[in-house]
Amino acid sequence: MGSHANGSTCAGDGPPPMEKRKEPAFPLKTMPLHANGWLNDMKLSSPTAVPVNIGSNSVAFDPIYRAWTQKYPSALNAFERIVACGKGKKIALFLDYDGTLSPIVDEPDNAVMSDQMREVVRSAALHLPTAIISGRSCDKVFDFVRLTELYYAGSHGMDIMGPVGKTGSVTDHRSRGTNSSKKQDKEMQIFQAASEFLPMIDEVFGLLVDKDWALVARCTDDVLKAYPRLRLSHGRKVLEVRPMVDWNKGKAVEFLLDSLGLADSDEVLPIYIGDDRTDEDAFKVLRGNKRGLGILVSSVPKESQALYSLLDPPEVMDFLKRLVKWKEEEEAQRITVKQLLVSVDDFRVNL
Ligand SMILES: O=P(O)(O)OC[C@H]1O[C@H](O[C@H]2O[C@H](CO)[C@@H](O)[C@H](O)[C@H]2O)[C@H](O)[C@@H](O)[C@@H]1O
Repeated sequence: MGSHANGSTCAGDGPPPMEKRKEPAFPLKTMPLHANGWLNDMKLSSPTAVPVNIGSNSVAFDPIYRAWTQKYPSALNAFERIVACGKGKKIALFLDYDGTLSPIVDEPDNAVMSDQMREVVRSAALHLPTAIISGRSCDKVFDFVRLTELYYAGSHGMDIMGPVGKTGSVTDHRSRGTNSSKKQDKEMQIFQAASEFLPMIDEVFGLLVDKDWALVARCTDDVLKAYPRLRLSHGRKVLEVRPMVDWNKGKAVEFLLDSLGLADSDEVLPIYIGDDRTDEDAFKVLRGNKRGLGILVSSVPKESQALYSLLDPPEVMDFLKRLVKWKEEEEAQRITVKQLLVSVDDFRVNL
């Protein structure tokens, strides 16, 4: 990737290292897998548990947050630097859903995306290959987003679907099942990395679903003892039972880049925007070999493999709007140059 006048490279290096700072608010270590560990971890991960509980606008002026943005510069402030990295390349866009495209709310079923955000994502998808990579199931995330122009990787990338007939497709290179489904009268192609686990996960869900939350937290471990091929993971107020397969959001990004013919880092700049610890796998993949850029959405300082930051979903929307505008201007320029070349050729023919 090319380098800049200030010496920093496009992907992988980021700004110069800062002095070692205090322990981050959300340490990236794994908590012990027993009920108290999860509960403590989930409390810590809750947005209401930030050390200074201030509104998102004032967070940007908080000295600790500002010091943190020296290490993870705002993607809005660094916009020109970011698009300079994508000059002459195709930008591929990967977006997390909860906390990135929709605000974090108490009730997961209420995490709707605003119409404005939907329109911006749609415009982005018209110009750039765009995928949503979520911890939710593909169906759930599709119900919120309702755009057939995109690729979706649900269940942390284990369930991938995309529009049939787009350039490139979610073809299964690993002899696992692909099939198709109808979404809003459009055929979508599907790839599921761990489909064999679906009946097992349904069974465990059935054993846990009728219990109350505290009881679920206490007995999930017990239930899972009988299922050594399943493991427990946890996010913000969420316990998830996952198959033990070597698959995560990072692998899903690699899979999509390969499947869509976007794996050549000389020609493609992947940008991933996400807020959660599960997004770190994707940031890491992009940071490796200086392949692309991760943007962490966070209103509290935390350590990350991302290179840039955005405060909250409204800032994500501003960033996407600017990206779309930049792309439209770039395409318009390309058309003008092409027209100019055509007229020069006409002129030559007429001579
Ligand atoms: O990968 P994501 O798209 O970020 O999904 C991660 C989890 O998101 C949801 O939970 C989170 O958002 C909820 C709504 O704002 C919030 O109530 C919850 O506390 C958060 O953890 C979703 O419910 C999970 O299944 C996803 O894994």
